[in-house]
Amino acid sequence: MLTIRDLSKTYSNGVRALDGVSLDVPRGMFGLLGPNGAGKSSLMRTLATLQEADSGSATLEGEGGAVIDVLRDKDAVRRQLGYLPQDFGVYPKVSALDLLEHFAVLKGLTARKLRREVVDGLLQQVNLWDARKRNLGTFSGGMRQRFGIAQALLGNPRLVIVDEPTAGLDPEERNRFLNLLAEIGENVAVILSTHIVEDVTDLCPTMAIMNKGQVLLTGRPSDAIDALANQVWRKQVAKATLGDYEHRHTVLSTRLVAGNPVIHVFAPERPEEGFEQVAPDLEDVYFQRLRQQAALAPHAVAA
Ligand SMILES: Nc1ncnc2c1ncn2[C@@H]1O[C@H](COP(=O)(O)OP(=O)(O)OP(=O)(O)O)[C@@H](O)[C@H]1O
Repeated sequence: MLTIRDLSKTYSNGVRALDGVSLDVPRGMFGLLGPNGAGKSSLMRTLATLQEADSGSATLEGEGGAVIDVLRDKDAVRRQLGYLPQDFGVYPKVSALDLLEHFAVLKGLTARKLRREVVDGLLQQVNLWDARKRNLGTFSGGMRQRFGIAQALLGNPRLVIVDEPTAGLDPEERNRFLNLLAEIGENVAVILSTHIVEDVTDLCPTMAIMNKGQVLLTGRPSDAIDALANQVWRKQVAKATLGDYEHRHTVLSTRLVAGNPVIHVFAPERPEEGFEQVAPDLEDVYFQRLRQQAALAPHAVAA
């Protein structure tokens, strides 16, 4: 649906935020996973036609198979795109209904009756119907994000981009929000940018891991996890020895259990006595790719 090739962007301060990014995004939920500063927002803003790339291409399959050049044909992209930015602000003294109506007018829904139907339908879809007359300033974080999705869905977009939408949501609100996204992903392509591994594990059939402007892996989470089979090992170690383990092995993650670190190590064979093999998960995949990138280009990632 969306094809991105060799996209690069260097900001005027010299930061190379996108470094030859190539991705194929099919219909459904696509997880874009990466730490802060990976370049996710730069990519999202470029696709949303809000900033320019230096080089590369991006094409979106439009209605009836027409191909849209995302970087050049911005009006056409905007007609097919729904975008929930990372810093989505709302007018606190306006009701959800009024603001969504306002956005609908901006999207070109000028016929009053149709607009009302669309707006009412979206408020129901995102489960804000009962709260539609409340001022947005009284909304919880999760309600605000669901409102953000409603405005992103105006105009029946074929591609929906949501940038770090679950940061700051409590577990219940996060679940509710992700379920809503999954429903939407049944019909359109949804790119979910996040630094939370579980967001991707829970609902994205395809994904990419990004860091330092580069795509480190793309494909199905289950394939990436299978590729690490028999290579992840766990051990509980004394706190004082943690540094030694990190020196000797590729430590993927460290978690405190009852006050002592439990480490996951990436190694083709049992690294030492006392390590037990564990079934890898997406978090192991994520850290293994980040460690691998750091090992290959230690200076480039020594931030
Ligand atoms: N307008 C800008 N001018 C200069 N540097 C920028 C600009 N926007 C982003 N950067 C830098 O580009 C790099 C990528 O940032 P970007 O916001 O795309 O990453 P991200 O993965 O979305 O992370 P975050 O979740 O922190 O936003 C970072 O080093 C950031 O500091």
